Amino acid sequence: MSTLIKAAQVLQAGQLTTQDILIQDSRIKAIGHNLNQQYGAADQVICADQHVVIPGLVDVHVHLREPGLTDKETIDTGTMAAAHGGFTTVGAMPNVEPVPDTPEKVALMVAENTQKAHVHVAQYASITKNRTGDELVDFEGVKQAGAFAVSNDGSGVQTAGTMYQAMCGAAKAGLPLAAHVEDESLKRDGVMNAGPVADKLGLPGIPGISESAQIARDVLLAEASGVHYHVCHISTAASVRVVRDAKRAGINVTCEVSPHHLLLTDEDITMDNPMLKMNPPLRSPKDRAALIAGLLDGTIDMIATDHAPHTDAQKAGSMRTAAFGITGLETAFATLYTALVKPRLLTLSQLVALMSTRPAELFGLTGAGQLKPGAPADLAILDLTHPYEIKANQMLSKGHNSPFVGWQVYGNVLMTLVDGQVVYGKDQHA
Ligand SMILES: NC(=O)N[C@@H](CC(=O)O)C(=O)O
Ligand SMILES: [Zn+2]
Ligand SMILES: [Zn+2]
Repeated sequence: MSTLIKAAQVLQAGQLTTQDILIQDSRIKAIGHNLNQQYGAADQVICADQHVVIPGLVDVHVHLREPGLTDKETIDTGTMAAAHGGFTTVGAMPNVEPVPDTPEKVALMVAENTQKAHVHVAQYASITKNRTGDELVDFEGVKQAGAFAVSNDGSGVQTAGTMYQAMCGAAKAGLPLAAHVEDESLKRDGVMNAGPVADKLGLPGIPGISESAQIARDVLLAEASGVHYHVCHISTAASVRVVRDAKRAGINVTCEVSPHHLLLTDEDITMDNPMLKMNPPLRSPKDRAALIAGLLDGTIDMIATDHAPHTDAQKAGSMRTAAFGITGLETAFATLYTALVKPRLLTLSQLVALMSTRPAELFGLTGAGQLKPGAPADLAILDLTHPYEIKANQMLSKGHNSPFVGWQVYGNVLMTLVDGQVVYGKDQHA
């Protein structure tokens, strides 16, 4: 089966040029002009109509909620949401029930992902048994079973001894360790960023040091253990500074930032609003500025959505009781393109590197994040010229808990291909 994508603006080496893309079975065969002269007529032709083609996006931080929490999301709906957002590879976090904390449970999830997903799914195993204890998983075993990394996302690893032993085990197995950093002795029972806005609203605050102090501990443990230590959803200026210093010292640390921490601050919380409740919380404008500076100077390696769907009931009522988390897969590219690329804070090429090439490289997701002959035909076709409104009823995720509903944005995903197959097409789904 061959597919020819005609008249695409292809993003390669930082440049957009009009070319055709020939796909043979699951891979890109050639990129150039008049490809049918050289290769003959394709079985299927897609006219890109001068729209932009990028390598499929890669998100290393997604909650698919299956098994066990399928009222919030399933592998089916979560990976359709991914395809709708232009993502072709996602990393599935282990805060599901049961937690993938044994080779057997990981193998089962990998098999389910392969069977049910519409995009590639890289599976996390947990770091410790049941994700919160101190007993370590069998790192070699979960790697053999197909885990690409380990994480206790949802909770921090509380004791240094457990974290150090985990890092040594993960390093030996060659698994990156992705840390949700949160010191429970410092976080108290907050529901939003600690500071003047929380005080004004009378809501309990989560201090920034509950994140940054644990990162400071962890980078030293990472240095001693030699693990690839990855910080999930970095959110404060102090955290960025600690990671920057650690990188300068030659420590093998990477980090991700979520779109909402780049786009919103606690000052956007003008009333008790559960749609703006997530962990880590929206921080101050100073923190947001430091995150953008960190992106620009390379301290922050990638953008990851932390797509965290919940039911409407779980996100209703007060921030005091609602669940932490917002969805992100279907809004990430367009909101970031509109807020960062249009005003020229970042180039399109930089945004695509942060959302595709870099995460694929740093997590060893072979084949992902590339748009070149020989690579898997994982790509997205984008309309960058016509604005549209983000609407809850157009989301393919089960979760509608997005603060970006109602935003006017550019960067609509028209079509997403995985392994050469169209998995999302605007005309079929919208
Ligand atoms: N980010 C969140 O607010 N929630 C996540 C957990 C997490 O990423 O820590 C979730 O699983 O709902
Ligand atoms: Zn987390
Ligand atoms: Zn998460």
